[in-house]
Amino acid sequence: MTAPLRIATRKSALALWQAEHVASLLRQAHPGLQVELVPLSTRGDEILDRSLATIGGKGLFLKELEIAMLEDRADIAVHSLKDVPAELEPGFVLSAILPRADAADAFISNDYAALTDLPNGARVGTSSLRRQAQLRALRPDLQLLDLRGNVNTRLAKLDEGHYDAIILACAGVERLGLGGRIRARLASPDWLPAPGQGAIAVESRATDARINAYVAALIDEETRIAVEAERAMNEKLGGSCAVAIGAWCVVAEHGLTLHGMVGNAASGELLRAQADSRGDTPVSLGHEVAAMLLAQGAETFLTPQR
Ligand SMILES: NCc1[nH]cc(CCC(=O)O)c1CC(=O)O
Repeated sequence: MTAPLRIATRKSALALWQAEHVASLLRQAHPGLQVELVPLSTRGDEILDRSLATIGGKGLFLKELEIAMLEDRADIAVHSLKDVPAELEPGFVLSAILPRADAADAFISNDYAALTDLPNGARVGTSSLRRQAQLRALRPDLQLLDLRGNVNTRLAKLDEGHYDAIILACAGVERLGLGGRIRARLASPDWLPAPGQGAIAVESRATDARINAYVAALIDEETRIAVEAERAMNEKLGGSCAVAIGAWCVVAEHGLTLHGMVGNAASGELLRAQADSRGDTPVSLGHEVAAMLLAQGAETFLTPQR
């Protein structure tokens, strides 16, 4: 019998759901393969009193999982792709990107059906600079308040009355079976998600051919192409959670369309660009949209905003 395939995961409900999802897909694809979870705590989970933008440090949610793989306590790690920095630690690869769920953001409120229904000065919770910039652009009157923690924690804080509305990713809310709480979708091209939002990524050691062959069964080529374009744009712009960057790539039969946005969370200024691929690679498309944003003066928005 072969050794079980061990999946390193964070311990939040969403992370566990995603790791279980990957485990069940692996068992389906490889009957007889034993798959088990290795739940771990990461720095990003432990520091809850500061916004991610101020803690800084890319890969806040990855490091402990990567150490587990280096120490052979785990074979793969499962991540939300949008939490994966543009550049991985040496020796690691994204061995599979799964089919994408709804990449839109969700407007969630107990009292209001949509962003446009919020009264003047309403309190909206989000610590994401990308979400703050887009909220400010649409509704300069809103009071934007920090909100961190896992999805369930954020919903509980809304329910306690600290906010009139909060913004979350549709994908995470739906995976937890809480899709009924979504009052409206904030969707492209008007509102852009984070690069890679809605996609689950499997990370593994680059040299682990046996494991990577198992994981290859989970690859979704269309999602891989889309997120490669979004992540290439983000990387060219030096993106991190300390700047407001949105990206959304549509894959159609005739080619790709990449929408990009860079914003200022304090002023609500947004720069937008969009380009189609004409048979060129997703990476060059990402670089092209990044260059268009830089040509509009994106540089001034790309020094850390916190
Ligand atoms: N930064 C936390 C995070 N990372 C991934 C998701 C949602 C799931 C996804 O995008 O795949 C969330 C929660 C949120 O932004 O609401």
